[in-house]
Amino acid sequence: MAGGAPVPIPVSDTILSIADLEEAASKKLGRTAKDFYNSGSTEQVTIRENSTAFSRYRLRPRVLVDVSGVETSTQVFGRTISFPLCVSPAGLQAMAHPDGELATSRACAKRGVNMAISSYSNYSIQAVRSAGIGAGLISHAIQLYTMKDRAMQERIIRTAEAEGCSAIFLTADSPVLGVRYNEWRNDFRTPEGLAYPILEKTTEDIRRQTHDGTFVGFNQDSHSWDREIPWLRSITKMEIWIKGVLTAEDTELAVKHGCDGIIVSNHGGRQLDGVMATLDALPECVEAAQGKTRVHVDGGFRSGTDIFKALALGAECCWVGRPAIWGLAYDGEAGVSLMLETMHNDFRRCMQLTGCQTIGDITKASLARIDSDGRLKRL
Ligand SMILES: Cc1cc2nc3c(=O)[nH]c(=O)nc-3n(C[C@H](O)[C@H](O)[C@H](O)COP(=O)(O)O)c2cc1C
Ligand SMILES: CCCCCCCCCCC(=O)C(=O)O
Repeated sequence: MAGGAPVPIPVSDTILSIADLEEAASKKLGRTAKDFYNSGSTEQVTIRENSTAFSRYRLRPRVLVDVSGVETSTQVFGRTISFPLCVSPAGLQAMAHPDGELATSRACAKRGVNMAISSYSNYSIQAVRSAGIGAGLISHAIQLYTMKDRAMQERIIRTAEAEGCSAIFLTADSPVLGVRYNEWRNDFRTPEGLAYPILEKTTEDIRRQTHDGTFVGFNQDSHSWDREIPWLRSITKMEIWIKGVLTAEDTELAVKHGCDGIIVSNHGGRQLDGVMATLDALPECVEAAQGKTRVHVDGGFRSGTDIFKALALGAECCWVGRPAIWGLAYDGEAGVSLMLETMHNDFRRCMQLTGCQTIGDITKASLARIDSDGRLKRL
């Protein structure tokens, strides 16, 4: 663990994998909440692809390597994290467990990884930061949409700065909401009693509208690189990361605008259905970045081997959305800790069994791709 005293590792006889956790959590959630969290948009093509893309790669292990001192730590936002996995911004976590984002923040801090706070958090930036800082070591990013209300956007940024957040994750893939049939079929409304302090809304404000209606009210559909990035740069010294990049062209624009990093993301398949899996988009983004901006990735990461594959393709760090929600729904903070521990153990074991002593040892040579002719090709 990076700094701080070791934290007791939660163990479970029944939850051995993230698939086990998903199943157990889904049984605990009501149908509407389960559909809201677990679904993608329209035909569910991209959410499915996010997971299946991993199976097009195979590992190329090296043997007879001394892996007794395997070191999983890496750097994100200028600090050491215990392994290259952090928790993506996901709204409405108190629907999964009353402690919501507070529990996620504590679990991340205890595992020594970072967390991004959604604008739709049910707890304030101050509360989420304090919960994490009180539990261990953690850096937070604040997730922002491109919003119509610039004054509110600036208030969020000022609060995030004052609370010591390290970065802005500007979600660039959401000028409008993706089409999520489950929300229409279930007439999804957020449960009573939940607050949206970052967006300065009460539960009643939000409950009056559909999710789509809320997005249309808040989000800026006339956004652009030139409108958003120079303005953000002019008002804050926090790092600026663009979340939702899937192409070389947009990576080059992120570099041109001096962004600190990109998150290769398709919003967990919840925005435009039919876009490519993030693992498939990753190589062109890494190539276009040319080391001039940092490249992280999320979407479908469910095992340590998945993390390993993305690192071999050039990602610096991976992020997860739903697995944290499933942890929360299963057992609050302990459930998120269980998720992180499972991923860490799996990643560490994968490094050892591929003969990697440090993160730097994970390279293209660690991977082969199954091509359309069914043959394995070295990268
Ligand atoms: C329930 C839920 C809420 C989300 N809320 C946000 C959000 O508020 N802002 C955002 O940029 N992304 C949001 N996302 C997308 C995640 O940040 C992330 O990109 C995605 O969940 C990664 O895929 P995974 O769930 O397969 O790990 C949300 C995802 C889920 C599942
Ligand atoms: C009925 C109003 C719903 C408002 C709260 C929804 C939380 C939004 C979380 C963001 C999200 O779903 C996403 O980005 O994906």
